[in-house]
Amino acid sequence: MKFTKLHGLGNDYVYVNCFDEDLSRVDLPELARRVSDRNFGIGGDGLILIMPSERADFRMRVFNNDGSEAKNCGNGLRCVSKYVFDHGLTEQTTFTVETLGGTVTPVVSLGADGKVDHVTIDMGEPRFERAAIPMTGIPEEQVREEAIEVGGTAFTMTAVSMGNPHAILFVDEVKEEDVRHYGPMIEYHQWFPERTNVEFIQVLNQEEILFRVWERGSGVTLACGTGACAAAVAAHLSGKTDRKVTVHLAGGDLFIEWKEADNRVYMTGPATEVFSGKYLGEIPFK
Ligand SMILES: N[C@H](CCC[C@H](N)C(=O)O)C(=O)O
Repeated sequence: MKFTKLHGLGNDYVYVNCFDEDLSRVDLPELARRVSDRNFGIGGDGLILIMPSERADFRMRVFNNDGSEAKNCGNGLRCVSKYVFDHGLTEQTTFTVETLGGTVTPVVSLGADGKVDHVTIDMGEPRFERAAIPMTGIPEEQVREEAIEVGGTAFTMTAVSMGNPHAILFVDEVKEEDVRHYGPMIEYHQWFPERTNVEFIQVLNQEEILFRVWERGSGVTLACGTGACAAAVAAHLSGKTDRKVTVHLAGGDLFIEWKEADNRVYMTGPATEVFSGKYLGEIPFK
């Protein structure tokens, strides 16, 4: 099976171009687990499929490294956008990509080499109701700066959906050990029936956020695009930041704007192609 490795600020996935590879009979969650393994497989935070779509120019399917399928992936969308342009699947610098969380409209920007250097994506409108996250409790209720206690420690949390769930925790100081210790406790917290991504954010000033993430289904990653969007929205709602912020992730910076005019969140950042190859491991079939 042919694949390409791309990453968005170090959030790296194994990409398969399903215009070339027929994976219709493949056990995709098991394939994701196998190719994501950094010792016995190719290595990555998961598997992303680039597919034809009946309602958009392309379709993206995202599988975390535990095999669970996600509804959206911001870093993945930037890398899909780079792949389809650089590999000639489109000559347009803007197009549409269908995801389980909705259809988005990337705009690619080219470098001196004529290849995609960075991408701006309209990631759509954030959702806050418990039913949309999803969270247990009163369906139309929102969760803003509420206490959540895990492991004997209480955090202040705002819940945001960007098509996928995010528990945004406001902390005075972001600590890697806290991400690893409390991240899985919140990912599997009883309030989140479909689990959740967990973001630890330290507001530096009106225009900058320090950000670390424990991703649902992948654990600690160097970056999370949907998480950065959710964090920017939660921070603005708290009155701590402007609508335009730079989010400092472990793998680099994303520029997020939550526009007042259309209530939509715009994410701008890089996408990098690392290598391509042929996976020789056994393909698991359904
Ligand atoms: N772990 C996420 C999917 C990947 C999102 C992240 N890598 C991004 O860039 O948005 C979830 O299960 O919702």
